[in-house]
Amino acid sequence: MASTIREARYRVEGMDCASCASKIDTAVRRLSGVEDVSVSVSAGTMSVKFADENDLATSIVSRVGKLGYRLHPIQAGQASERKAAHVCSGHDHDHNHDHDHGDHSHDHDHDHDHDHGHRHDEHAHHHEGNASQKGETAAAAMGLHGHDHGPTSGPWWKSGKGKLTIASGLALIAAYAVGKTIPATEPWIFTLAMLVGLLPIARRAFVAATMGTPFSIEMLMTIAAIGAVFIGATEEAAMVVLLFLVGELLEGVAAGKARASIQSLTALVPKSAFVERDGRLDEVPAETLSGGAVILVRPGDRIPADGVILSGESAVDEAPVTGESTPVRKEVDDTVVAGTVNGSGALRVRVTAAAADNTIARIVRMVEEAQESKAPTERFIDRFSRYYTPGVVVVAALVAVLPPLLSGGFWDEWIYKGLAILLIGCPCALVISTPAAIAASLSAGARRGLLMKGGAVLENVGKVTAAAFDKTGTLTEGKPKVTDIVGFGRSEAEVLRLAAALEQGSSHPLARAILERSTADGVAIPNIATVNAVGGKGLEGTVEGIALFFGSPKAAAERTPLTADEKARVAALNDEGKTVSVLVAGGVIAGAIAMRDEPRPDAAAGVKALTDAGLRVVMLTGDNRRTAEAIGRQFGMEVRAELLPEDKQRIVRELKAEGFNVAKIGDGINDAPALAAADIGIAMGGGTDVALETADAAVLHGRVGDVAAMIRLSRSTMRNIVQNITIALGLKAVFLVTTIIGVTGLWPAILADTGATVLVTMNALRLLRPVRAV
Ligand SMILES: Nc1ncnc2c1ncn2[C@@H]1O[C@H](COP(=O)(O)OP(=O)(O)OP(=O)(O)O)[C@@H](O)[C@H]1O
Ligand SMILES: [Zn+2]
Repeated sequence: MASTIREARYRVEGMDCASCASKIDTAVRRLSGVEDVSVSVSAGTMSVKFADENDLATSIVSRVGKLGYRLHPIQAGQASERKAAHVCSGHDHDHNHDHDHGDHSHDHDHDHDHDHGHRHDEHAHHHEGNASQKGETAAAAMGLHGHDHGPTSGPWWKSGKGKLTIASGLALIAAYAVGKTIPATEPWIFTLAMLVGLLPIARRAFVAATMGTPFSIEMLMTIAAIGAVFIGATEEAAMVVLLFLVGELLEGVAAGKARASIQSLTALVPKSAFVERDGRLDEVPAETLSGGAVILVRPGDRIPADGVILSGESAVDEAPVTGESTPVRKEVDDTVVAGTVNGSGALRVRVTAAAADNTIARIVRMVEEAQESKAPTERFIDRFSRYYTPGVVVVAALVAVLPPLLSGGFWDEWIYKGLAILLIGCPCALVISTPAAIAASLSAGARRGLLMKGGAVLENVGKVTAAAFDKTGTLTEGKPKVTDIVGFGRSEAEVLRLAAALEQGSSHPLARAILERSTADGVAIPNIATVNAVGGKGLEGTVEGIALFFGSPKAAAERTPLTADEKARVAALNDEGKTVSVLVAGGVIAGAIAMRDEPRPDAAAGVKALTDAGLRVVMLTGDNRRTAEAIGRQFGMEVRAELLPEDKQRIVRELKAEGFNVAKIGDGINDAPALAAADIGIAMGGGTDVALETADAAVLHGRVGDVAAMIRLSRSTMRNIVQNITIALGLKAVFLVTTIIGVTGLWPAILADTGATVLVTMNALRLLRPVRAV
């Protein structure tokens, strides 16, 4: 019987160790009716697809609860709001309470924020680039959210694991005190101390075993500790249990750090805003703002919402959100983004997005979802670690049994070595090696507006060998301006008037240029009877009884040939890098309009960075060949011009067939087929409102150089992952050998596991440093 499949997302409380994720994954996957599970340690979230029947959702929550983790559902579209509340609460998970908490601390936060804004202003005069950005980030983390480390860790000593570790530590100290003064008590007093920490671990081990993970690290710990007691190493057994608990705590802190990095973006949005209501100013919590509200942003304040400026002008420091260090001048009708810092002018802003949907919230949500979609390397490691642990258990058993049986070794000595090897079987460092690097790199990228939909994309971006760029709106600003109006058969004014009539309904960038110019010239635009877009060529229609065509010179010439003089005139304009559209009226060439679209400021440098990195770089454009070549020359790139959308797709396919790994960079509007055909489709936006849904990745802030920055980020992430895997496996190999030859014992083995996990996490966190501009 078929039933509907639904998908739910949860925030998982208490999931710190990477091996936790696979335990949860296995346990949930085994429930009948569950179709798919993906758990991300780095985001602390889980998505489940399951058949909507028999209270399956409740069973999922209770099953994971038995493993020792709490699930909190995340409602779609509400993820970041919920999370922000969580971040504030630290150890308390009552949502209502969280909101209260926010309100009470609201004044304090605001002051802090205000003062921070000024501080930053001063900073900006002395430092530039990364320095100021780092200042922002650190200050935001310390100032606004310094009191927490994400939802699950809280202050460590208040968490369940923290309390258990302290209790177990105190028990061990007490055991030393008693045991060393009254030696006769030693064997059992250390066993008692060990049990304080071991009992909860053993419980978790058995629950995990009944849910499909027999060789959890808890199980290995339990066997090793009990085994050690049997061979009389009670003191060491107690020590090992304590070290294991300390290691888990450290892992939790490290995991929290990666999580906090992306969540600290949310912290950039101030808590309160000044709203205009009936001519009065009211201070309200920023999260209650909705679209349409009018807010006042004082000089030096952080902007509390995405919006459009109604009045005032100012230089806005967008570094915290875009990574761009030079403040951007903003005036009426310009858009502002929540979390950026207003300069010296007061601004009245109309809010365009509710808190849960502002740019930052959307970025955070995207990064979190991206973390759940695993990279190929990560999947491989997951599969590998499933064999790794049982493999080590077999080796441990052989080491414990074979030497005494075959060559008459001492049982105690070899059992001890076998137990130590069991502890090497924890795959934590290995399992965390990839997701930690990917999480750090996704959030470092997001802070610069480089968004990638998941680990697989992040991994593949670095393998790109050819980059195909759209011209309009990608290499150029996408805001063409009319430069020349030429009358061939009709007057210039008449050419503009008729062209504008056709363009009224069009959303093409060229249409905007023409309408802008006709408004500026005060042209009275006639009504149109009919108009049709001729894909990639222009527009045709009837105005005042005259049949008109307005579009590319080539398409115009198909209707009515141009004279040699007319052709020469158009070509001359093209050679200046201008796009020319020709007007045909009543079957006669009437005139032409030339428009110029400025290249993006960093286009030449951005293309050069890609060429230097060894990529083949091509421009794909629907524009005229001469125009395209005039622009392409400035950037030193290969040009393919006069293409229809399907030609762009065909060229992408051809490049792939030649063996290139192709990235297609475009605005995603009329080149969607080409974006889809490429190995990696990258959407490029001039603002922050890029359609994130259409492509594999996005470059939000309209910098061509960011494509190279993204590729570099991906490559350094892959290098980081290789280092991590080497550290993880290398340390294990070393301790395997030192254990067998008897140089190290039980507790160095557990220390090595924790040490490797911490090293790997620290190494991955290096990727959090701001992404450099190209
Ligand atoms: N609405 C229009 N008004 C005037 N000319 C047009 C219009 N639409 C298309 N054209 C003509 O057709 C040509 C190709 O248009 P097309 O939309 O395929 O390319 P584009 O989007 O301008 O450039 P790119 O392919 O680089 O994004 C333009 O250069 C222009 O001459
Ligand atoms: Zn571990």
